[in-house]
Amino acid sequence: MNAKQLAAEAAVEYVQEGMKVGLGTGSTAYWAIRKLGERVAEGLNITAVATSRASEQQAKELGIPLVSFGEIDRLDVTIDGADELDGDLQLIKGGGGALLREKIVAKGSDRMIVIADETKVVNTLGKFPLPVEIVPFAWEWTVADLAKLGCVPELRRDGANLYKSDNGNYIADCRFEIITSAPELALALHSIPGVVEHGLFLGIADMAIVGKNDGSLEVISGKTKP
Ligand SMILES: O=C[C@H](O)[C@H](O)[C@H](O)COP(=O)(O)O
Repeated sequence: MNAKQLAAEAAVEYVQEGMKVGLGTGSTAYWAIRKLGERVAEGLNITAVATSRASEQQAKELGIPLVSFGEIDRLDVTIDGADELDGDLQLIKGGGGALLREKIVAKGSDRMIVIADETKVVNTLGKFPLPVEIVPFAWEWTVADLAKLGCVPELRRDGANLYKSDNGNYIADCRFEIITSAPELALALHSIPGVVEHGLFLGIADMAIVGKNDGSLEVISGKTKP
C-alpha cells in the first residue's frame, strides 16, 4: 500500500454510521473516497458532499450518496489532502485547483482530517507555490497586486489555455519560497479585490494523518478550534 493510501484509509476509520462527510480532492483524497465507497458497499450509511467535479464523479461511480448543500447545515467530518502542512497544521492547498470548494466544505465541518504522505510535511510553508483563485476580470491587475506581496505569481495553464477552476475562475500559483507569517499573508491576500480565495488553510484542520514509505503512520494533532 502506498503512503497516500495508507493515510487515507486510516482517516476513513473515523467515519461512523450516519455521518455527513466532506470528500476532498486530489490523488490522496482519491484513496479515501475509494475506501469510503467500499464501506458504503458493505452497508455503511453516510451522506456526502464533494469538493470538486472529479470527486463528485468518483463518489457517484462508487455509490456514495451525495446530498446538496441546501439539505444539510454542517458536516461531521471532511477528509482532504494538502500540498504542504506544518507542525501547527497550517496548510497550503489548491494544487488541484479545488481550494475554494475545499475551504467552504472544510469550514463547514466539525472536523477536518488532513491526509498526506510524508513529503508534504514541512517546517515552514512556501516551497510549494501558493494557489490563489482570482476572478478573470482584470486578472492582469490582480496578478500585479499579488507580485507586490513578494511572490512570483504565474497564471496556471491547461495546455494552450488558461486553467479554469470548477467555479470558472483563474488560479495564480504564487511562488514565495518561504512564508514567514501565514496569517499576515492571508489578510493581505484578502485585501486584493480580485482574489476570490487563497490556498492557505489556517486554524481549519484538526488533525493530520501522514503516511510514510516504511508503512508507518504519524498523527499530528492541532490546536482546538476557536
Ligand atoms: O486542489 C487540490 C487540493 O487542495 C488537493 O487536496 C491538494 O492539491 C493535494 O493533492 P494530492 O493529494 O494530489 O497531492
